[in-house]
Amino acid sequence: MSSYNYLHRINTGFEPEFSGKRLPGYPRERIVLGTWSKDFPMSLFAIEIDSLRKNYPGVQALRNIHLSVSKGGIFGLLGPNGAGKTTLVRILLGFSRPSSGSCKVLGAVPSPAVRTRLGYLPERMAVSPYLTGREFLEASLRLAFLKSKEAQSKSQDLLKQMGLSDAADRKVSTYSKGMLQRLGLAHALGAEPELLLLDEPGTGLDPAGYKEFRDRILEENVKRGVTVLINSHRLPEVEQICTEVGILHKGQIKAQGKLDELRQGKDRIRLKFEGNESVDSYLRNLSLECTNEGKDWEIRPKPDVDLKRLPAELVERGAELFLFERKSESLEEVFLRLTSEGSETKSEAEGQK
Ligand SMILES: Nc1ncnc2c1ncn2[C@@H]1O[C@H](COP(=O)(O)OP(=O)(O)OP(=O)(O)O)[C@@H](O)[C@H]1O
Repeated sequence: MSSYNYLHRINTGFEPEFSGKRLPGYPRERIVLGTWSKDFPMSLFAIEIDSLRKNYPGVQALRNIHLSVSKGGIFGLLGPNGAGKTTLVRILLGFSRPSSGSCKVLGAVPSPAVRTRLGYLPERMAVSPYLTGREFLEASLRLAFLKSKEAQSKSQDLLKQMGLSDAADRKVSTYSKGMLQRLGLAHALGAEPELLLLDEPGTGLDPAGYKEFRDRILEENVKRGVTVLINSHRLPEVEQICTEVGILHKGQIKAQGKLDELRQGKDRIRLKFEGNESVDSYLRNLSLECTNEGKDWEIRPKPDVDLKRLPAELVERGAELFLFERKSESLEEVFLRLTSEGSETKSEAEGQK
């Protein structure tokens, strides 16, 4: 296997045949992931951000951000209101410039040319209410340089995939929030993007609608290898779909990594034992947090504690141990821990303006 193929596989999980790489005999195949082309330099990351800052008058919206999103991944950018998520997405789209630092999207500095390779679903779709869903989609596909016939058949397909065929010829002003969101996704997927940026995609969708939406995103990710960045403060949404998350708080990335790694960052241990005072004080001394009710204990051990040796050490000190269980934090616990300390409300943040 060539090193390109090998890299491709470990980054995306796809064989190159599925990658959309322009292969001889398949001239119409889109370039979906990295290629050796000199136009789009090969990078392992869809998004690379280094020392990025964004200041508005009186507000430091982003403070020294370092962030990388692997190609072919589904990345959740989490943060409370006012954390800087929208500011970051606007910079990725090239709508706003960083005050300092660097940002690369699909290997290049954000620009209108790069934007043609992205799909963007804003939190609130701005569609002229006088257009029908079909007219809106066809117009947006024409803007993405599709010929009229192609735009017609493509929008027909997308409307069908999004369950909007019956409403295709109704004015957008009559659409429900969920329908607008599905129309927005059709629009974002229209130009077969390499990177999808989704801003609060669950807004307005009921649980069944969100499940359909999520399945559609997963399909794009698995079948076409599209990298997805979901910008959200709804943790369950992110937990169900994302492979990696970054937690943004007050313009700073507080943590970034695979969900399992983040959850294991602060392990808790549940124990049940019959002990004595020496065991109790030993356990308290090695814990950052410790609660107990009779024989049941829950502790957060100090980082240097050797958890593999701990059960034996307790038994050596005279404990009769019935239960020793590692308990990972939920994403919600991780999020609250990282964003609660010194947090401020959006109105306070806005007060800085
Ligand atoms: N154009 C602007 N001018 C001045 N300040 C701004 C501007 N846009 C955003 N801000 C400020 O920058 C900070 C980050 O805002 P941003 O909208 O990026 O946060 P967010 O995480 O997307 O919030 P939400 O989840 O509420 O949409 C806030 O304090 C906000 O008031």
